[in-house]
Amino acid sequence: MNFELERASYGVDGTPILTAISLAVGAGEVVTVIGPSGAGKSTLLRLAALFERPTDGAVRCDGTEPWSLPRDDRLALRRRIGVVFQQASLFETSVARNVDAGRRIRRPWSSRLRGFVERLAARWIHGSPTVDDRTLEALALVGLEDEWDRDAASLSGGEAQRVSFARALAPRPELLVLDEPTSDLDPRNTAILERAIGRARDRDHGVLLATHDMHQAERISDRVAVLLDGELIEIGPPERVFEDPRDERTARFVRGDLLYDDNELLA
Ligand SMILES: Nc1ncnc2c1ncn2[C@@H]1O[C@H](COP(=O)(O)OP(=O)(O)OP(=O)(O)O)[C@@H](O)[C@H]1O
Repeated sequence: MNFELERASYGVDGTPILTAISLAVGAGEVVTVIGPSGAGKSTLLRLAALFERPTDGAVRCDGTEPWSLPRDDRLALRRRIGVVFQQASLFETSVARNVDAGRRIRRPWSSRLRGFVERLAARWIHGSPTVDDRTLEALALVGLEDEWDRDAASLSGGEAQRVSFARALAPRPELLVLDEPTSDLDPRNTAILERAIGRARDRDHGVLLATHDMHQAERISDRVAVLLDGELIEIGPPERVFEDPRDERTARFVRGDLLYDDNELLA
């Protein structure tokens, strides 16, 4: 999917949160949004996930404007986008059923019913739960294929987040929207998720990710977008943005000496 925000703005009760954001994410591309706390990163990702409608400007998915479509067509487009938040919120069931859930909601009722009957029959024949290949494939990407039968409640926080990622990826979404997916994780789980993001990119998923971790942005991005006070002030390859930024505010943010006083940038 070619995803695009075109001069998209968003505000609440007349207060602007995002102003005229233009940003595209192509298939097989990782675009990372960085910026100080409160800059508007999560809001931007909510526009990309089609959770919110821009108050001005446009969102386009392969040239189509989702917000001009009837609701059902927009939901169909929405199903082509996978989302992972900072905190995993898994269902109280097995790891495999959690990952399946991501795929089930994308299927019509007739197919869900057929799947249910097939699972029941397989369980009757084998006497134990079974798992299908696509679920295992998604779990293998995050190194959890051997844990498919575990109760999700027994997972560590890092493992749970890896399952969330597998759940988002299993339906093979064309765009993955990841809001600080590793900010609560230790280095090992972070590395596993970063590798999985790289593999998703290699399989032509587009990825839009928000992070506070500039080293992460440097490691995994094809392009980095810098958001400040709701405005996209710079976008480019990580080498350029981090080593030779065009905007002085980016340089200060990257150096770590951006300060705010009553939400105003100190000169
Ligand atoms: N629904 C809302 N109503 C009012 N203000 C909001 C709403 N959503 C976000 N904001 C405000 O918009 C600004 C941007 O919020 P957002 O969560 O997008 O920032 P962020 O860059 O993701 O921050 P952080 O890095 O701390 O997660 C903040 O000042 C926030 O308080």
